[in-house]
Amino acid sequence: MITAQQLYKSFKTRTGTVKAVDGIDFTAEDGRITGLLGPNGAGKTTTLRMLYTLMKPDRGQIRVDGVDAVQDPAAVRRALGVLPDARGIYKRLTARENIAYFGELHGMSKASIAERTRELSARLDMDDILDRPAEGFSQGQRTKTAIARALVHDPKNVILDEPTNGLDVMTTRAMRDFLLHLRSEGRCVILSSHVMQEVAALCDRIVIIAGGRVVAAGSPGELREKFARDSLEDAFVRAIGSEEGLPA
Ligand SMILES: Nc1ncnc2c1ncn2[C@@H]1O[C@H](COP(=O)(O)OP(=O)(O)OP(=O)(O)O)[C@@H](O)[C@H]1O
Repeated sequence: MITAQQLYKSFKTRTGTVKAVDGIDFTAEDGRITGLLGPNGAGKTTTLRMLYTLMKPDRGQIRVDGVDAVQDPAAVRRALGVLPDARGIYKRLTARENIAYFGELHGMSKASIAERTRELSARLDMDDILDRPAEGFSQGQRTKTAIARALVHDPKNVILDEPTNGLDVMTTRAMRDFLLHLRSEGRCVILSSHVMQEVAALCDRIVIIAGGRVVAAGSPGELREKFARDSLEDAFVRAIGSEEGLPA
């Protein structure tokens, strides 16, 4: 389980201070997919970066399975699988080597790395690319490799920044099935997206973020009710006050 309490993060830029995250609270439960939904620049990536200990919040608290992310970032990282916004796979290594490298960093034995790679490759349908160097991989192939690598140590909590960004329809569907599978294993899954349909199709709980704040949160059904409209699309537009994030 992941909880964020009163998170704040600002950046100083040449033209002034940007309040990227301005008091965000939410809880992501185990066995649930929680979606952070918001337009470009809403503060999703900054929030996720704080959750996975890449950045320290200016204020506020993050707990992963009860462990404070600022006080014990190493323990938190062990409990997390992360698909960062920059996928960052090593091009000179094959997909299998990319996965194994992370497994070794987590102190796994060769045998358990091999076994876990076999499982994840079957789930992600990537047997055909496992032994190819990542140089030249398509976006979908890079994403699959990065996800397999993130999950090699079997983390209880999974954080994915825009997991279906740039994927075609078939690969997006396969990715959704994969995320539902992670949920069925009882993991806590958090993903970000700026596409309303994406989170509506997948998430048990949606946290709508705009301007660094949570403007609404609930299940897709609760959000529809809250905004007393028929579609989640309308609820989203009302919550963020614009039509960003909807297909043209
Ligand atoms: N390192 C940084 N330095 C300065 N400003 C930053 C930095 N990181 C983020 N920001 C600013 O903080 C705000 C929130 O950015 P963030 O990347 O968290 O948004 P996002 O919701 O993930 O957007 P997108 O959907 O476009 O990825 C933006 O105004 C962004 O320009």
